[in-house]
Order: sequence, then C-alpha cells, then structure tokens
Amino acid sequence: MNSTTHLVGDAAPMLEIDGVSHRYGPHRALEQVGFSLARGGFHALVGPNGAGKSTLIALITGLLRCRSGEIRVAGQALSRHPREARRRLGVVFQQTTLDLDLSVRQNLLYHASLHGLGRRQARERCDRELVRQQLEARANDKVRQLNGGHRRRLEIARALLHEPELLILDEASAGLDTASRQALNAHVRALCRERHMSVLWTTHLLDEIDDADPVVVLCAGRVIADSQAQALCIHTGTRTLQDAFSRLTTKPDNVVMEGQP
Ligand SMILES: Nc1ncnc2c1ncn2[C@@H]1O[C@H](COP(=O)(O)OP(=O)(O)OP(=O)(O)O)[C@@H](O)[C@H]1O
Repeated sequence: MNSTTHLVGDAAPMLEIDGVSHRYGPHRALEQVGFSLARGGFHALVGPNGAGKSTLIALITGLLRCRSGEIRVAGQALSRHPREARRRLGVVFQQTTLDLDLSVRQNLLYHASLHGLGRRQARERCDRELVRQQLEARANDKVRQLNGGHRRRLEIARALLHEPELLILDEASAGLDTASRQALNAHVRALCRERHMSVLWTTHLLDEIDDADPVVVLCAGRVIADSQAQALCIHTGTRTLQDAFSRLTTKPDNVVMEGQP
C-alpha cells in the first residue's frame, strides 16, 4: 500500500486522524495531530482543559471544517465522502442538545426523522433504544424531568438510532456525580461489547480509564501519547495513570507511542 492508497470498509481502521491542524485565528488549537482507532472496543482521548479535544471532535463531526490534514472514518475521507463517513458516526456532545420541553420519545423521533428513518422504523428503533438505555418507563416524560444521568442515556439512545459503528462521547460524564459517572462509563463499555461497536470517550477524569484501554493523550494541541493506559505508567515509571498523566503533561517532550520500549 503506498502513502496515498487507503483501505476502505471493514478492513480499514475505524477512525484515522492524519496530520490534522486547526487554528482559531492566530491561535493554534491542534498541530499535526495523528492517530488511528482499531475496530471495536473502548478508546480514550484524554487531555487537560484546552488540550484540543472538543476541537478535534468538532472536526470529526463536521461542526468545524478540516482545512489541514485528513480524517477518515472506515477508510472514507470526510473531505471527499462526508455523508458516507458521517453516517457511521454517533455523537454525544459536551453540551446537551436535547429539547427539554419535548418528551423523551419526541426527542428521539425528531432525531430519527433528521436521519431519514421512516415512521415505523423510527418507532421500532426508538422503542428498542429506550429499553436498552432502561428509559422505557420515562418515554412520555418531558426531558426537563430527567436527572443528569438519564439525560446522558437519552443522548446515547439518540446517537445510536441510525446504528453507527463508532460512538463518540465528548466529556459525557461532565456534571454528573461520582456514582452516575461510574454507571454511565460501565454502561457505555457494556454497549460497546454487546454491539461490537467502537467508542471514543473523551475525558479529563482519569478514573474513567481502565489499565487495558488504548489511550491517546492530547496536550496543547499535540498528541503526546498513544498507547495502552498501563504502558503509560510503565514508560513514565509511575504507579498510577494520574501520575503518568501529570508527568507527561508537564514534560510534553516525553512522547509515548505504541510499541515504544
Ligand atoms: N471558538 C474558539 N475561538 C478561539 N479559541 C478557541 C475556540 N474554541 C476553543 N478555543 C481554544 O482552542 C484550544 C482548544 O480548546 P478545546 O475546547 O478544543 O479544548 P478541550 O481539550 O476540549 O478543553 P476542555 O476540556 O476545557 O473542553 C483552547 O486553547 C481554547 O481556548
């Protein structure tokens, strides 16, 4: 395979970020960011505040235009095949985008219609996702009546209606108490296993990451580590992921990439 030939479909990585840079005016938010996610499994994207996580997600989801570098979803370049690439993505944004005055079911049906699902299919998928997210008893309640954890579950149900292969969650646990954060994290991991889906979970809270998770660490717009979580500790000579993260982000020249001894 030469440098301009890319695998497409099931053989391709789920997500490839290739030399992506982004500026807000003179401010560089991302600088030559590159990594890829294998098919299936839970992947973490971590970084301190301002690292560039949300900017990267905005580029992947098309909220921002990627002018420098390339993003491919299942081998489909966003620049050339935006619809094919995006139909494989489900997204839960950092800020909620639910309509608080519509019911749980109405929020889902509205989103299904935006994805072009017919009424019958929309109702079936809506019912299925409500059961999966254990929200069926709340279907007719207004979103305003749900607690934070249930709202997040509803956003996940909504993101899964069109059956994406990759679910991206941007700081999905922000604002939840510890028990709700842990429950949400466990819930997403279970979804990932049961549906053989890929998940990209962004956070700055390291207790949401397991030793075996593949982790990309962003700091000041650059990838400073791309490795299994446990390997970050080994490489930095630290006992906890929190210590490894502190060491890496305070000395960002200390880059850790997969396969590095
Ligand atoms: N609309 C914008 N205009 C100008 N600068 C921006 C804008 N959005 C983000 N930035 C800057 O770009 C950098 C990356 O921000 P971004 O929100 O992507 O980081 P983040 O890792 O998601 O941070 P957080 O965890 O705080 O959400 C930061 O320095 C931020 O101040």
